Amino acid sequence: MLRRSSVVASAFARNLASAGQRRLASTKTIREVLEEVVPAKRAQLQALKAEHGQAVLGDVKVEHLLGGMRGLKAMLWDASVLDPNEGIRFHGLSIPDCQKALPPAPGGKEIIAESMLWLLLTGKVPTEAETRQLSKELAERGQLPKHVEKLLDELPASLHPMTQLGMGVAALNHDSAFASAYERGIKKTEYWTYALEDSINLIAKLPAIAARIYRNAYKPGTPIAGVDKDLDLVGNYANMLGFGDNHNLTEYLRLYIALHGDHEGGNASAHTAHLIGSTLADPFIAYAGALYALAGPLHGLANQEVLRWQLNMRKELGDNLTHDHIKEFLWKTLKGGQVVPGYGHGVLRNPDPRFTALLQFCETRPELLADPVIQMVKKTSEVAPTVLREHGKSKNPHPNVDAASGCVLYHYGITQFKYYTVIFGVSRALGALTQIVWARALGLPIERPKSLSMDAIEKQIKQ
Ligand SMILES: CC(=O)SCCNC(=O)CCNC(=O)[C@H](O)C(C)(C)COP(=O)(O)OP(=O)(O)OC[C@H]1O[C@@H](n2cnc3c(N)ncnc32)[C@H](O)[C@@H]1OP(=O)(O)O
Ligand SMILES: O=C([O-])CC(=O)C(=O)O
Repeated sequence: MLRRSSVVASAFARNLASAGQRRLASTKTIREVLEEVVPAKRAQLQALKAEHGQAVLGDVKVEHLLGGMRGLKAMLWDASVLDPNEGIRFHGLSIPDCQKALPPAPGGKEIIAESMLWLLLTGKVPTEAETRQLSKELAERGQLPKHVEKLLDELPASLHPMTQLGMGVAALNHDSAFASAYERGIKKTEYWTYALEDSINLIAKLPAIAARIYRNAYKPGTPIAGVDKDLDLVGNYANMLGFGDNHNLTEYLRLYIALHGDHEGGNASAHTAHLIGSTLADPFIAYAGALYALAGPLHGLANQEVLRWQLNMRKELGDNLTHDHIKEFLWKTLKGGQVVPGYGHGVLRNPDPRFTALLQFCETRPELLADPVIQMVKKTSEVAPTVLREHGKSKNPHPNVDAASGCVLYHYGITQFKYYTVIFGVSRALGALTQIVWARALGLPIERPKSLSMDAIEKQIKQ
């Protein structure tokens, strides 16, 4: 039997080799590449069903029902797999692999949303030409319909930005290609092409929705930049937010959005999108639902909570924090019955490699290293694992991605931390919509697990 690391390594080698062959020439559209890969994946699924449908992958224990299904293998998700120790891999590629292989923006170094989306959707590393062409397509579709602009402009600026984001995204379903094709009556085998059309439109329009929410709430009455057809998705997002002239922030946003794109299937936001999509609700409302799962403080909203918590620490203890000060503050949080935001994870059992990648970004920029908030975040990550271990509850005492993500935004002037999860929401569309397209391409059924009452569980155990 092959060892897992060699399987992953050979997947990486295959992916890079095929990228190398294609890199020379390919200028295919993402649709054309998907049309090539869909038949093979359908055949793989049919073979799995026919030949191994009855194979056992694990037991269902009472603790799975009582413990949020932690560890239960119950979903098909092709684009990424989360190893508890190594962290996330996208089609076999680790974060450092992606940083080496995926084309950045012109003049940039970081992974961009387009190259990550291409990898997630097709399983292939795109050429630079393919990436640019996808950027162009997204920019061409980036303009918001007037009714969505009006809806967002009329919402109270005090409404949480995530509530606004979900509403704006849901309202895009006014023009859903999937919903109107379904109403017209199309073959099941064609569903995925309409799901793809909606998904590309949604990803293209997310920066304009997200930036409008920011501008309405925090810079009201100032004009928002239009979509620039020569920029990548996140370049446009930074521009519309009003930070386009800050290259370092734009690069950080590119990395942030690429890294938060997908985290296998069972996380609350991706799973919500998958569940709603399985009813054949269109991708817009499926993703709106996902955003509201992301808006919970145990999931995406933790990045807002981390900064709020770290700034409270700073307010209480000042700038010259020692490890002992931080330790004391951690114990105060834990003894107050609260969780330490940015620490622990449902699957990971080591430091999150996304956290590591974001800190590495800081290490290449002296202005970030000198920032007291970033220093505090770094110092906290050096102390918190010991305290959490001593506390003895969390299965994972290490930092997750949310521990680091907000402090760089804060440094570069996005100081309104209630907004941070919106940026996560722009990103998570890459993975969640990829799965909606693939679920329709593979003809996956409506999701409907069996539930049991406590009485029924006891009865079954007695039998
Ligand atoms: C992008 C993301 O979504 S990453 C996660 C972002 N969320 C956070 O950072 C919030 C803080 N972390 C947490 O609340 C948790 O670690 C979660 C929600 C991420 C994972 O939850 P679980 O898988 O249930 O964690 P685990 O099995 O380790 O929990 C066991 C116990 O430790 C506690 N625990 C877990 N993490 C922490 C923490 N950071 N601080 C304090 N206690 C914790 C749990 O609340 C639970 O307590 P209980 O037995 O009283 O219910
Ligand atoms: O995997 C999870 O459960 C949470 C997480 O880190 C993510 O969704 O990015």
